[in-house]
Amino acid sequence: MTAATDATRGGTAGEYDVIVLGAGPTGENLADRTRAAGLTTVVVESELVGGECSYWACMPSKALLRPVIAHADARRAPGAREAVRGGLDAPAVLAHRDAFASHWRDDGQVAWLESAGIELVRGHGRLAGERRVEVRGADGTPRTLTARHAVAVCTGSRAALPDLPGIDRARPWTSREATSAKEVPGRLIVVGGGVVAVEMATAWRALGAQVTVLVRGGRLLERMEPFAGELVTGSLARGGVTVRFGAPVTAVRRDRTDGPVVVTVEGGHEFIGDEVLFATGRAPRTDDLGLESVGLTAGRPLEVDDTCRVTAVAGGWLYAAGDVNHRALLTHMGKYQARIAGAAIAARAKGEPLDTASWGRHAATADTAAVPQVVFTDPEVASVGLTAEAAERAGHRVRAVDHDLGQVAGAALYADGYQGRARMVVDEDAGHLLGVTFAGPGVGELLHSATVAVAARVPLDRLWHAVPAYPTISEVWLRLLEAYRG
Ligand SMILES: Cc1cc2nc3c(=O)[nH]c(=O)nc-3n(C[C@H](O)[C@H](O)[C@H](O)COP(=O)(O)OP(=O)(O)OC[C@H]3O[C@@H](n4cnc5c(N)ncnc54)[C@H](O)[C@@H]3O)c2cc1C
Ligand SMILES: NC(=O)c1ccc[n+]([C@@H]2O[C@H](COP(=O)([O-])OP(=O)(O)OC[C@H]3O[C@@H](n4cnc5c(N)ncnc54)[C@H](O)[C@@H]3O)[C@@H](O)[C@H]2O)c1
Repeated sequence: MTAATDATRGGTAGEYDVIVLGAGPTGENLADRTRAAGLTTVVVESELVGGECSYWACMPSKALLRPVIAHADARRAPGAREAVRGGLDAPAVLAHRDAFASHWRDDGQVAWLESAGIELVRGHGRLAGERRVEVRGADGTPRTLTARHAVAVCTGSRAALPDLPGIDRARPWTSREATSAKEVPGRLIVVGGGVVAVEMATAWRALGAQVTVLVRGGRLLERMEPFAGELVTGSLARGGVTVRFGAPVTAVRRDRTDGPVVVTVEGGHEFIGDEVLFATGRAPRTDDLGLESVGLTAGRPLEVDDTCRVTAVAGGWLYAAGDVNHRALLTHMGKYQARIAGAAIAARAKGEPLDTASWGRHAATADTAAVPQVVFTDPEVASVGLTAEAAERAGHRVRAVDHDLGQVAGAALYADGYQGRARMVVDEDAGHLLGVTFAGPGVGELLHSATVAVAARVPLDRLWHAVPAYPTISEVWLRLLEAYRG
């Protein structure tokens, strides 16, 4: 038996301390926190427990990419290179991906909810006035749940498609198809220059597709340090991917259901593919959530304070965490907000004082001040905090210090002909770091050192005493600090 379906098990029929809408990583973690604090908690989920991350985002995409990177790394290590014959075994990679997506079954996560004492109601949930949620199950039966203390909206986001002529009939891929496709397309066109675009171009090219990336702007990964996008562009091109900049898409069509897709860009040039992936950002899943019943507008992100409480709703009972509040669209940041919001809900329910100062127990702070992200391309890009440009725009007096990662002994050992770069952005007045970016093979695992330095605002004079082990890629820290001190 699972914990699912019976909405009457919270004591009084359908009444709980906390109702969580959406069982993605954010909803699961928020429910875990409120349940651990002794509050009866129910989670409502319309699809699979685990959310986008488990089945159509982080997990399947990284399962596709890990063999790509391992293969590339082996080919950069003399001795191992000679033992690597041919390209990837695409069916084996896809099978590995299927396993990491749990074959799109959520039994494991349902069992975890049950073990944590969290109830699950399957169905689509909508707000129905203050502290009330109506759930319509797959059989159409409606139920009403009420919350004594809080309703937390953790409904995530979906792919945002541009409003282009022909797009509905062209059957475009979104991130869902790009992470779950069962076959490698012959020709894949990718629209967008962000994280989904570069990761999926990397994966499907290595699996054998001919890939063309159409970028409307002038660079890839435009929110990161410019060298990150430049290194990824160079590597995609060397791997056989065509990247076109200044190519905004104006129309898309598929004349025959089983025929190719034709993508037109500004100026009239046409690109022909078997599939087209639109990797053009995310929209919050707030369009069918009953927001009107509490005076909010459907389709917009839910604005929250630092305890993740929705600011525009009176009474302080409505919270929103994760992608749906649009503060930081990353699983680890949704989970961080969930821990903060869960603690705030529990403290308020018990009448305990809250610590809502920046970096306090009940204030989400890192999701704006120290957001770490790894882009799992080849080379990897790992960044935390502000870029030099963003720091200057925010009014800081900054100095950017760069180092060629290929000059670090550990990097040269890691890969023959290692190419990469690192930058730290120093707040010249405060004497600590505002941001760090690494781009190069294997840098993803370096990132947490930078996250600690940025979030803890470690003074540079003290960072000097954090000695990196020889010969690791982490010695780039020493080189950056030497360059800064002169
Ligand atoms: C291709 C791709 C790769 C990514 N890779 C990474 C990565 O490597 N690392 C990383 O940190 N982030 C990554 N992300 C981002 C990450 O997936 C999201 O930040 C994360 O899933 C957000 O979690 P969430 O719980 O807020 O929302 P979601 O994971 O979207 O979960 C929301 C849940 O709510 C449910 N729901 C929605 N509406 C309702 C309703 N009305 N009633 C009931 N249930 C509802 C949904 O079915 C879903 O299960 C990636 C995203 C994409 C698209
Ligand atoms: N490894 C990771 O951490 C990871 C991986 C994938 C996704 N994610 C998260 O998922 C989110 C969504 O990723 P994404 O790549 O879809 O969004 P994004 O915001 O990173 O990139 C969107 C891209 O599409 C372009 N674009 C937008 N509208 C367009 C249009 N009409 N025509 C042409 N181009 C257009 C933008 O200029 C940009 O290059 C990201 O914010 C990211 O945080 C994280």
